[in-house]
Amino acid sequence: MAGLPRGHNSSGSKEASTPAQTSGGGTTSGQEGVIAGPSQSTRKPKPHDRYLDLQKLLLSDEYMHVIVDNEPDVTVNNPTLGELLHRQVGANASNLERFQLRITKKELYSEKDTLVDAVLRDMITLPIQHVVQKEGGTQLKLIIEYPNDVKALMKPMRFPRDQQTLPNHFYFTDYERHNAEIAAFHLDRVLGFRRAMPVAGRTLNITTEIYQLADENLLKTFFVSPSLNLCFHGKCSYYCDTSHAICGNPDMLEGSFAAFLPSFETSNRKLWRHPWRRSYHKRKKAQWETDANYCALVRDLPPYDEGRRLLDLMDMAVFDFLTGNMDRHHYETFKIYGNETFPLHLDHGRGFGRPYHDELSILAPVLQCCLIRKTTLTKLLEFHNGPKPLSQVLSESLSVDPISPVLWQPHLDALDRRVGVILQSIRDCIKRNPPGELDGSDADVSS
Ligand SMILES: Nc1ncnc2c1ncn2[C@@H]1O[C@H](COP(=O)(O)OP(=O)(O)OP(=O)(O)O)[C@@H](O)[C@H]1O
Ligand SMILES: [Mn+2]
Repeated sequence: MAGLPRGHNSSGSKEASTPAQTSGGGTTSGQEGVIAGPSQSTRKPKPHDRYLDLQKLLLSDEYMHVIVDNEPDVTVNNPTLGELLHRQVGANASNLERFQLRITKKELYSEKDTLVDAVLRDMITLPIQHVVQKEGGTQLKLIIEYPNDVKALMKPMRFPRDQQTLPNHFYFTDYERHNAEIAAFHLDRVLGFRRAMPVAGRTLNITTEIYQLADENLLKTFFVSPSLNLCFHGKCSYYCDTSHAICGNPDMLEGSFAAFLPSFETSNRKLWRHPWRRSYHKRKKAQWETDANYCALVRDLPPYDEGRRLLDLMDMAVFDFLTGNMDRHHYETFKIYGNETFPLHLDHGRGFGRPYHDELSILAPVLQCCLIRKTTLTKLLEFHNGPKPLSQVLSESLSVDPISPVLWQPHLDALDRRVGVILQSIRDCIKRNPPGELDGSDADVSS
């Protein structure tokens, strides 16, 4: 395809020989002609499509079955964790504890929040007291402990920003990228979801801020590499061995630091299997990949048969499609809030790996259900039509992070292109789902 920097040879990459972009024939939008994405196949700039048709539909209720007005009202029935658990904020409470107690049934923090910046600042500036490896999970993560019971979940940098997903890696063998965690938090916030915990970047001294503070088990995995850098690999089921060690460069190591979820008893989380989960098998397909009516099944199943949850999955699909994250196997909610609560946006380390490829299958929930929340569509149209494109809003948000630039430019460019792809998909599905036909089967039964 013309106009695309294929095989772009990155600078400063430790692994510059990566044959990125050489597989799969170099198509950009993955699926053959399913979506006539924004002009990538021609050099002539197309006039900007403002999606006036979609803008018009936002004002009518003709397509209420596709564009659903379901923005949770945060002013009613929206208790905080603090209220439900009868926990007061102590005078010496940390910013993180205050943040945790202010989490509500409908969002992690409010639109008018005043604590996120303080929580980010603490993770970046507080002295580290203790480092333990987080148990479970497939790849290495560290629990970073600061004074006053403040904790963060750290994912260490594995490779440079411009290294792309290896062409022969599956979504489930891809490494995690620390910068993807940071970018995903900012993206979740600028999209107005507020379902991702705050994540900041920080550069640590591997000797004084990890090795010297490490718990015994982690300590056992430290070694000095042939080029005399201090390294460790921890213990986990993927990439925790000598050949995949994490090393200082020469003594510094970047990581992402996610504010810890609350761990008060009774603020437990419920783990849900994602209905559009992939097979996690190199040869098998999941049911949704072969069953054209899969969404109809999901729609009948609690908790997707009523309330907000199905629309939350649509938001999640939009969010994951924008980042290119194919690894959404489960999601979590706070148990105490029951079903009418938001799903947490967690675990984004596998996003931002393929800037020249748009993985349409991530949008399957939206495409198969032909469904999107009105506020989400409005946001996407805003970014598409300006004044500021998503790439610009996100990069301004990211620019304050200590490890800025957080994203390689092609990933920012990809976001604007993907916003267009989503809008085009909605337009297409609207054409296929005129009013009055969706409930056809039910109507037949009752008449
Ligand atoms: N900010 C956080 N605070 C506390 N716990 C967290 C946080 N983020 C994630 N976790 C918990 O840690 C687990 C592992 O995190 P995450 O999914 O990001 O890592 P992973 O290596 O991708 O794990 P897995 O291989 O299980 O997908 C999550 O299932 C979640 O329950
Ligand atoms: Mn994961």
